[in-house]
Amino acid sequence: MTSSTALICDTEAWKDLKKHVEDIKKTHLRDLMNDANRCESMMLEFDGLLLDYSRQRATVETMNKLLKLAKDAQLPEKISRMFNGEHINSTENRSVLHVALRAPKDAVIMADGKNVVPEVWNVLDKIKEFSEKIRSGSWVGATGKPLEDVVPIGIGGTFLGPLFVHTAPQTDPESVECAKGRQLRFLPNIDPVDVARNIKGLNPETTLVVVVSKTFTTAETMLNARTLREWITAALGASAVAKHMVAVSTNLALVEKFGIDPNNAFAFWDWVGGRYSVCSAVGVLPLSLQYGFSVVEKFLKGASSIDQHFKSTSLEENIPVLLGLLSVWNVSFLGYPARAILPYSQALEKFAPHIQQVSMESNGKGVSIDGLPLPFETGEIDFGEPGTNGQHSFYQLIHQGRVIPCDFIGVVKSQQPVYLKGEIVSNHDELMSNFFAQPDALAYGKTPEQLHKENVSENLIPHKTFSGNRPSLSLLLPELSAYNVGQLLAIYEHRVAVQGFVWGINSFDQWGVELGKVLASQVRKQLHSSRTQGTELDGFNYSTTTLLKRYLETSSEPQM
Ligand SMILES: O=P(O)(O)OC[C@H]1O[C@](O)(CO)[C@@H](O)[C@@H]1O
Repeated sequence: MTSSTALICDTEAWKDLKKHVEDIKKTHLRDLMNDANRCESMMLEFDGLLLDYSRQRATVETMNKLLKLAKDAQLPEKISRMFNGEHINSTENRSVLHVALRAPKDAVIMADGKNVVPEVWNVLDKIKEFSEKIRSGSWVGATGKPLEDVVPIGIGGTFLGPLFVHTAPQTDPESVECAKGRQLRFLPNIDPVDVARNIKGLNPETTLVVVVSKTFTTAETMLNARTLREWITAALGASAVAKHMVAVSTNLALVEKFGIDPNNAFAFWDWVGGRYSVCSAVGVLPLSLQYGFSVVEKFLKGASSIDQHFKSTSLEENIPVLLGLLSVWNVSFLGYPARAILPYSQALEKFAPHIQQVSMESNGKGVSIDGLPLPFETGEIDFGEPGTNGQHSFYQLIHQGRVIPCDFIGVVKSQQPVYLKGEIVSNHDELMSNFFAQPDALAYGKTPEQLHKENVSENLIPHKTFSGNRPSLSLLLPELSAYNVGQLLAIYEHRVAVQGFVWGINSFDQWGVELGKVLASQVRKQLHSSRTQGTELDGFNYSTTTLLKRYLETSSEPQM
C-alpha cells in the first residue's frame, strides 16, 4: 500500500515485477502459446466482446504480480474516487466524470454535493430536440432552406473523438440511411487549407456551423469560428449568425460575446476533459445532427455498459484494468514505450488518432500527481493504421525491427459484406485472415532451423529469420454498431486512466500544451508588428530569427 506521496516504484510489488522480468526473459511466446490452460486464463468475454491477451509476454504469475501492483497503487480506491466525483484532477481541482455523460437518466452521480445526471440529460434532451428541428427542416437558415450540412469547428479532443465516432457509422447501413442527404465536415486546423477543404462545395444557405470549445478561447478554434462567421455573414448578412451558428462550451459568457445566442449554446462542464468529451455535446450534437439522436444514444449506451463493467468488476476480470496493467508491464518493465493500434476495419481508421491523443495527452507526464519527479518513464507512444493497410507500411519494423506491442481489433460481422463468385473466401474473410494470422506471426516468428527445413538459401536465412516473441492482444467485436463503438471508446478511455492511476500521475490535466502556445503568441505579435510597422525582429535566437526573416521576406501573406 503506498502513502499518498510515495512513488509506485518504491513499492515491493514494483520491485518484485522488476525481478520478474528476468524470469520472463527466459520464456518465448512460441512456448507460452502451447500452454492451453495459460491461454484460456488470458481470454475474457464481456457483453459480446472477446479479449485475448494470451500473446502478451506474461504468465499467470505475471498477471498476479500486476494485480498486486494494482492494489499497492490503490487502483480500486482510485476508480471509486473517480466515479464518486472526487476532485482527482487535483492540479485543476476538478472531478473527472465523463462517465456521467452517458449514465442512464435515473442514475445518481455526485459532484460537489450535486447529482450531475439531471443536467446531463437536460442537455441531451435539448440536443435531441434541436437536432430533430434541423433534420426535419423545421429550423431553416436565413433564406428559408433546411440546414443539411454541418461544420463543427474544434481541435484536439474536441475534434478527434467526434471524428472517430463519425467515421465508424458511415458505412453502417442503418446509420447511412439516417444520414442520407447530409454532410458532416470537421474543421480543426487553423491552416487556411483546412477551411478551404471543408467548405468546398458547401453553400452558406444550407450550412450550420457548430463552434465547439470547452474554454471558447482556443486560438485555432476561435479564428476558424471568426473565419466561418465571415463566410456566412458575407453571403447572408450579419443577422444570419443567429440561424447558422451554434456553440458547445462551458463558457457561455464568451459564447454570447462572440455573437451566438446562449439559447443556441449547448453546455458541458469542467469535470469533462476535452479529450474525454466526445460523449458530451461536443460529440453528441454533431453526431445527432448527422445520424439522429437515437443512433447516438446507442453509442452512449455502449460506453455506459463498459463504465458499469469497469466500476463493478473484480480487477482480474476487468477488461480496462487488465489492458491498463499490461500497458504498464510493457512500458515500465519490458521497456516497450510504443504501442500500435491496429483495427482490422477501415471504419475504425480514425480510432488510433483519437486514442493517440487520449493516451499521450493524459499520460505523457514527468511528475507524479503530487509533483514529485518520476524516476521512470510514463505514457505510451501510440500510433496505428487499419489492417491490412499497416501491413504494407510499418509491419516490416514490427516483425523484424523494434518490438512494438500491438492491439489487434477485429469485427465478426462486416458492415459491407462482399463475396465474389469463384473467390475462395469473402472480402471480409480475406481481411480477417490477416487479423488472425498477424498476432501468431509476431508471437512465434520463424527460426533458422525452420528455414533450413524449407531449403531457404543460406545467405537469406538471417534476413528471413523472425525472432517472434512480440506481444499483442486481440479484441474481437461482434459487429461495428454504434453500441460497439461506444464500448470501444470507453474501454480505451478507462485503460488510459488505469495506467495513470498505477503510475501515480494526473492523467486529466495537460499543462504541457501551454508553453508552445505562449511562445506562439510572441511570434504572432512579432509577425503582426513586422508586417504592419516593419518592426525589426527582436527577442528570438539566431535560428528562429533567420527562419522568421526568410518567412517574412518571401511570404505572400497580405500586408495589413
Ligand atoms: O475545447 P477547447 O477548450 O477548445 O480545447 C481544445 C483542445 O485543446 C486541449 O486543451 C489541449 O490540446 C485539448 O485537451 C482540448 O481537447
